[in-house]
Order: sequence, then structure tokens, then C-alpha cells
Amino acid sequence: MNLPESFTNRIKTQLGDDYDAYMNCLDQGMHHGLRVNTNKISVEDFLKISPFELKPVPWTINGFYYDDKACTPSKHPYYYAGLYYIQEPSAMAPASILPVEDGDVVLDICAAPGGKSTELAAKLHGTGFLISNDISNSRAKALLKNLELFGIGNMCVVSEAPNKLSTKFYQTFDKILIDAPCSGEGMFRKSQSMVTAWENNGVELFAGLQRGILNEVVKMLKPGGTMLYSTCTFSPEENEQSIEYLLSLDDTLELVEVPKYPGFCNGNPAWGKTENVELEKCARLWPHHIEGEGHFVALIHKKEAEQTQVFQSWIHRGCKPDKNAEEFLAHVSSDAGIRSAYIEENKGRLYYMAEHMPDVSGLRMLRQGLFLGEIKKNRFEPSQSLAMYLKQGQFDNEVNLTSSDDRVLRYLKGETIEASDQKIKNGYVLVLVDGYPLGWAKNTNGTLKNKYLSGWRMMS
Ligand SMILES: C[S@@+](CC[C@H](N)C(=O)[O-])C[C@H]1O[C@@H](n2cnc3c(N)ncnc32)[C@H](O)[C@@H]1O
Repeated sequence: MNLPESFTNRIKTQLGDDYDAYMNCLDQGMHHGLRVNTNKISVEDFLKISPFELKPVPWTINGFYYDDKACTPSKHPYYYAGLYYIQEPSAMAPASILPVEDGDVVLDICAAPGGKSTELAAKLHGTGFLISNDISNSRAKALLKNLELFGIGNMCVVSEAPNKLSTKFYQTFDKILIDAPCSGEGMFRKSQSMVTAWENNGVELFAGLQRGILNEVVKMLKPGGTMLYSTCTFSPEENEQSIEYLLSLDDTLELVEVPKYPGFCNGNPAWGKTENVELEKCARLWPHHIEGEGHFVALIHKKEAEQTQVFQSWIHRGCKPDKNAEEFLAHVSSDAGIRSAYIEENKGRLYYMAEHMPDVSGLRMLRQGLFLGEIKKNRFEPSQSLAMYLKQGQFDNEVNLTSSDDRVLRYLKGETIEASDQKIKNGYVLVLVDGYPLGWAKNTNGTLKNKYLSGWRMMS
């Protein structure tokens, strides 16, 4: 691999005797992983139906390695059913280590395309609330798609600068993830273009960006709350030194020991400027010590305070019932938990807003709550996100196909399919693969007109 001399010189100083092992591992192939969406399926059940041979990733309960030469999980219908996310294995560590609990209000501030947000949301089990933010509007669109694919309803997707968020969300969050923009030294094996980007941007640019973000998140974490800072790079400036900077902003912040799974190394106090021994509590994942591309992870707790701020909640306004929407939603079982008092309308589009959500008004928003569908003239059109949110049995007109049935791929490609072999009523039908929803179709006497979201279609 062709690497800039300024990088190899620095990493040689950092690694000493380990340098050769690191360089040798760069010539080997990268590791591929998928993470099971526990919001839709338990790990145990997924392993029963997995079409791929999988090996556990030691630092997550729901992460697995697969052999990219033997299978392509991104092309399987289960991917379209949102049963897993394709993720580089070391990138599974941050969301797995941040201790998200039921009812938490969580911020993922650098979230696109959603590798970690999807896991944070799954860990909430439909309770609490997730604000997923990315400053890049185009990247936030991919983030929204991934959260929708995962069937997440208690979330909003925002595209804002951190200082805008901190004016609105003072001491609001129980948990914050900062998966910071970084120089990406852990991505070199993925693509030579990452090496070129490193040469063009350098490390200092990102260290500056990280500080700008840290200045703001510190204000948004509740006393008693926990945040996790991660990067996929190895430079001291973006890791130990960023954490030293963060600790200098607020003396109620303290480092918490990151669990050291086999192969994880301690953070290195000598790579900081203050030689704070607490930095050992951070974790460094090196590609020559673990099966993954590499990461840095730090867990930070804010001490409890006597008085805490109570955040401004969303005021549920409800909406005037629409006859067609009501008629459609009557087919959705109450198990889905969509209560009419929390449904709101915006320009003919209906959203289900989580009961306990912060006031997110005034922000550049891509999505607030679960998009249910659109009120059209004389009809209601259910959304793709509603289909993904529902579980088998929650819509009273379903067609369940097996993954080997060729109609599944044809449906995902946008074709009309026949279903005269199924006992279904005319009108909207939820199409499932092996019991997991894929999207909508409209049945007329056994012919299913395709209503799968066109932008999500499988390419031939
Ligand atoms: C490492 S990536 C995040 C990856 C993501 N957490 C995941 O797991 O899929 C860093 C992200 O930070 C975003 N970003 C850069 N500067 C930012 C800022 N000042 N505020 C918020 N997001 C920022 C970038 O657009 C990029 O998507």
C-alpha cells in the first residue's frame, strides 16, 4: 500500500516494535461485517434464518463477520427488510459500548449515514427518543433512509450545525454519541482515495473540527449523562488530545473505563499533552490486534448535579381526523402503538410523534417522528416508513412470501406480481418476506400493483 512518508514516520514513532505488524496487516484484505437489527429480530432468530455463514464480532452481541467472497448480504431480501446493517466490525464498538437505556433521550450528533444511529435506536426498544443529526444535508438523507429501513419511529433527523443545536438543547440528553469527522487513517485499507484525502486535509483540520463539536456537546449533556467520543483514525491530535480538550471544558466530566475486549489497547497518556493517566481508560482498536479496521473510543460521564434543567417537550397538537386516513389506520392493530392523540398533520402528511420528545421546532429537519402517509384527494397513501415500522400481524391484509420465491425480487424491483394463491382482500396489502415487511402493494383480485418506494428499488 502506498502511504505518505509523513504518515509512516509518525505511526512508526507511535507503534515502535508494533510498526511492522501494522504495516503487514495493511496488505491483507479488510474485514466485513453485518449487525443484526434487534428492533426487528432477535440475534437467536436471525441466526436460525441467516443465509450467510457468520462469525461473532467479540465486542458486540449482534455483530458478525461474513466472507465477502462467499456472499453479498446487501443484495439479499433480508437487507431490504431491514434485518441488518452492513458495518465495518470495529465501527460496531461505539454504539455497542454507549450504555443506552430504555427511556433515554439520545443525540447522535455526527450521524450520517446511520451505522451507529440505527443501533442506538434499536437499543431504545421503541422508548425514549433519538435525535440524529448530520451537518451535511445530502448525507442526512441516507441517514433518514437507514433509520426508516430499521423501522424506527421515535426519532427525528436533523441537519444542523452543533452551535444551533446547543442553543436549543441545553442539558437535554441522557446519552450523546460523537462519532467525529476525522482524518480516516483506519479507512486506508478500504480505499486509496482515503489516503489521498488524508494528504489533502491533514490531521489538524479535523482536530479543529472536533473541538468545535466538543464545545457544543458538553452543553447538551445532562448532569448524570454519558457521552461517547469515537474516531476511525490513529493520530494523537484527534484522539487523546481531543479528549484532553473535552475534559478541560467542564470539570464535572470524568472518563469512564471502556471495556477492554481481547485485542483492545488502552488509550496512551504519552500521546496527550498533559500525560493524564486517566486517558488509559479510552480504547484503541488497532487493525493488527483485532479483526477490524481500527477505531478510538472514549466514554465520558458528567457528574450529577443538585439541580438539573428540565428540557422543553414537544407540545402535541393532534390533528383534525381525515376520514380516509382513519379508515386506513383502522386496519393497523393497536399493538403497533400508533395512538391517534399523537398523530399530527403537516401539509397533508401525517406523522406519529413519540409521546416523550423534545421540542425540535425551528431546526433544519428532514423528519420528525414516524411518517405515516399522505392525505390525497379521496384517499390515503401509506408511507414506506410505516410499512417498515410495522411487524407481522399488525396490518390486517398481509401477503407473506418466502425469500426463495421469485416474486420477492420482482416486487423489490418494482414489478406487479400475482398473488391469487393467497387469501387476501382487495386494497392495500403489506408484503412480507419470511414474516418481515418489505412494503405496500395494492391488490385487485390477486394482482398486486407495486407500491414499493421507487427510490428504494433493487437495481437489476
Ligand atoms: C465519521 S462520519 C459519521 C459516521 C456515522 N456515525 C455512522 O456510523 O454511519 C462523520 C460525520 O460527521 C459529519 N460532520 C462533519 N462536521 C460536522 C459538524 N460540525 N456537525 C455535525 N456533523 C458533522 C460528516 O458529514 C460525517 O457524516
